[in-house]
Amino acid sequence: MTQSTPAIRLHRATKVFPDASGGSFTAMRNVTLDVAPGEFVTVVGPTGCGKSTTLSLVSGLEPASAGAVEVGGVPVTAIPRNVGYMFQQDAVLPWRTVSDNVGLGLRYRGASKSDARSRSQDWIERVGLAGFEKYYPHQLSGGMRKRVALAQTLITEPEIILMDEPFGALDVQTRELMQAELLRLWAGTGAAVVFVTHDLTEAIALADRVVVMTAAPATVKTIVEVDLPRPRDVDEIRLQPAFLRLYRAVWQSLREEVEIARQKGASRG
Ligand SMILES: Nc1ncnc2c1ncn2[C@@H]1O[C@H](COP(=O)(O)OP(=O)(O)OP(=O)(O)O)[C@@H](O)[C@H]1O
Repeated sequence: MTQSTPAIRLHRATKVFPDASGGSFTAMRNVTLDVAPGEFVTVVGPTGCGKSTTLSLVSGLEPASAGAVEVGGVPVTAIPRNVGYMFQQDAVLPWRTVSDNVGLGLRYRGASKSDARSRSQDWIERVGLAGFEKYYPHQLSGGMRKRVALAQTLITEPEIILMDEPFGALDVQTRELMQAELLRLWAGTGAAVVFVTHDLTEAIALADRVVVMTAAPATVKTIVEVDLPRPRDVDEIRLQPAFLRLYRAVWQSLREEVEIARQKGASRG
């Protein structure tokens, strides 16, 4: 992958699903978006507009119905190995300890038990869970489980990280802590991130660019450049006038789509 090759490239990507009545439903239409290596992109849009579907195409979980989807310049035909994931419901296994959970991805990739253990120890320390290595997930708070999931994702050093509302189920304070943790841990990894969220403050605080999607079928409506300096203090940054200007720009664009989605929903119901 050369420096000019996007980490992710969607070109007029379209996804049509069969619907329950034997017809079809277009979830995404002509989505065109390049994400550069090391870039943090957040995606916002009305509920059900097709944001998760966009991630499914990049992750190879669903094939595109039309258009192109590439990761590192290579068309996506299967699940790419250099992609890490984090979802609202984390993939932490309840019957494995913190240490085993964090090392899981390395073991799947063929690392020896001792190699996985020593590298997972390093990540456990980086995410602030030293001392909890032998705990099981049910013995941890929601925020601690998210730290496990973060370590689990980052330990395999993915070039691309796809995140679908990863902090959506957390309380506001824990969510803010995890946003700060994510930025701290992501800095310097060189990974490209696509992060789907409903929380505009989160979208702006984390991103280099915020992509606003239209009501279904999803297409890119606006891209707002977030020219706030890094490293960022997510607590502080949201109080700055520049942040409020960005918030207004994103919300103005999104509000129209939320209204359209609501009207479509009302006419269907
Ligand atoms: N496998 C599938 N088969 C049929 N329809 C699907 C499938 N996956 C998603 N859809 C439909 O595609 C549309 C977009 O779904 P998607 O989950 O991508 O939206 P979203 O923007 O991520 O939603 P939310 O904001 O609520 O998380 C929805 O109407 C959904 O019902």
